[in-house]
Amino acid sequence: MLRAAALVAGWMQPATPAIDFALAAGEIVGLTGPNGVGKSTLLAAFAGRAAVFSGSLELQPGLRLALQTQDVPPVDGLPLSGRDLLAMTGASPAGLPPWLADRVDWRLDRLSGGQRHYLALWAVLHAPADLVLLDEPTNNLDAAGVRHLTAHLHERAREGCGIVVVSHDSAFVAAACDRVVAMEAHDVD
Ligand SMILES: Nc1ncnc2c1ncn2[C@@H]1O[C@H](COP(=O)(O)OP(=O)(O)OP(=O)(O)O)[C@@H](O)[C@H]1O
Repeated sequence: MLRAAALVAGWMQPATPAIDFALAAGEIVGLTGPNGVGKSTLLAAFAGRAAVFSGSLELQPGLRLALQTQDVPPVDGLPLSGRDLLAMTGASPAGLPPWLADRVDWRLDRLSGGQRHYLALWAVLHAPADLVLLDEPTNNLDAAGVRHLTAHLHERAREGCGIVVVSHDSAFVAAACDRVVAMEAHDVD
């Protein structure tokens, strides 16, 4: 569903090394590498939000894509519940872990950071998308959250969803991903 060849992506200037990358439906691929190597930029390029400087990027025509970024949704002061957030992406609350299912009607700004993060993640993961891009999804999650997320990634992949996960959490990557692409530090000048 996605194929990149010698792809260099960036913003005002190139911000990644040249990457070869391919993803098939039903696959979960981990993307690892040091801080600043360009992992988030690569996801942004896949989502059409960052520029392609050289190489090629092909996405299956009509592909529905959902991207989770490291930014927190701007919910402070808004009368929005978890259920409202999920409704925005068409994600069902069915299957939420018990520690969140109980709180799905609470205002988002009354939840803990980890609870809010998991709901935002759920909203992306269970959106009607063929390709899901996740950026550091285990940040803020406890061990139960990581286990629940891992199980649900596998479930979404079994449904045919392709998933790319950027993560520094090597135990999570080993448990969740079918294979790993390591990005290495580069000289963009
Ligand atoms: N929105 C943006 N606009 C301009 N430059 C950006 C933007 N996002 C990232 N960059 C730059 O792109 C380069 C790569 O950053 P990126 O966030 O892609 O790295 P990363 O590998 O995901 O890092 P980390 O592991 O720290 O999250 C950095 O030099 C960064 O300053």
